[in-house]
Amino acid sequence: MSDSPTPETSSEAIPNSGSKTRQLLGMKGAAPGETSIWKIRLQLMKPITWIPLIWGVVCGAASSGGYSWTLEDILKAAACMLLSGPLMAGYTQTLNDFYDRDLDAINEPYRPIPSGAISIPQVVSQILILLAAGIGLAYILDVWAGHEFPMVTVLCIGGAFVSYIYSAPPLKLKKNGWLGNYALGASYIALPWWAGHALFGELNPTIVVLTLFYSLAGLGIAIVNDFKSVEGDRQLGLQSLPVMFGVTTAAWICVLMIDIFQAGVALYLISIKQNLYATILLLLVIPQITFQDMYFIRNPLENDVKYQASAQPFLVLGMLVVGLALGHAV
Ligand SMILES: C/C(=C\COP(=O)(O)OP(=O)(O)O)CCC[C@H](C)CCC[C@H](C)CCCC(C)C
Repeated sequence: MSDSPTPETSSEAIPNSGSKTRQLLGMKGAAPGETSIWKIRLQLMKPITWIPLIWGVVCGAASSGGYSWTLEDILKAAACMLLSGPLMAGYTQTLNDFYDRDLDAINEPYRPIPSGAISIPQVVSQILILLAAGIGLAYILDVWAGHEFPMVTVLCIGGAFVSYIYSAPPLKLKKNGWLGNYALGASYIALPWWAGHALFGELNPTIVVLTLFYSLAGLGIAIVNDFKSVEGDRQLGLQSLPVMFGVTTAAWICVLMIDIFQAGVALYLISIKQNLYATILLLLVIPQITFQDMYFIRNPLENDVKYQASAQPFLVLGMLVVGLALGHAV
């Protein structure tokens, strides 16, 4: 650990239990000073970010129409959740912190790598172990599901590749607000959805196109993440949307994407005669608009986390509604 505390760290010299929890989950505002290497490793894997990926698997299982509540299917689904959450999201988050260590030294110096809490070789070995475990488990799932074509393994390797080009030079997709956030939105919504669907059914072009369309709402969600680091991003030349368009315009782009593309998915559900599910999805957009108005649009810099915490449950519930509608339509 660094000898001279940063202003951020000195103001939190005595971590309370809330900031300790935030630290373990890999959230903004975490307490500094963790010494257990396993807790630091977990912090790098940002468990809070596993939730949407695990949820994507649930939605894919639902949309396949082939999931049943047998012990075998429950175990298969749980293994796929382990793959997409702890292993692959853990891999992508550790990799991201590895390549972002200079940026984080400006924006969030208390993070494990810039604070010196973990060494670079320890980080690299964590990345490689998580990746190898992820690919291994994906292959086991393919064998278990009796796949002739190893779809889950291909999705896992594809996801690992997107993670790499998202974070690492020379492409570093996250430097571009549109490309980076779409990669993020698609990887968080479409990829685990495809994995869950492929495990219990046949992945088809309709699911692929619809989830890629849905991922444009995910792009909006991903933009929310960019408001916490506007200054550092500007200094390092990262073209996030708040840097490109200014905070207010970027906030509007963000909420419009979230709302319009969910509404677009609802229209698709109507077109396949899943009217009840479409109505529920539209009803779930209303509280999101309310929280956008109450928190996010008024002060995106202050209220980004508060907005995500209040509105995201409705968005993710909407995803399950869509999965169930598609499974019902099979
Ligand atoms: C690292 C990611 C986001 C963090 O971005 P950023 O650096 O802007 O934010 P922080 O400042 O908070 O660090 C996520 C990147 C996601 C990536 C593009 C792809 C993820 C792939 C999946 C994990 C693969 C899942 C495959 C599975 C379902 C078979």
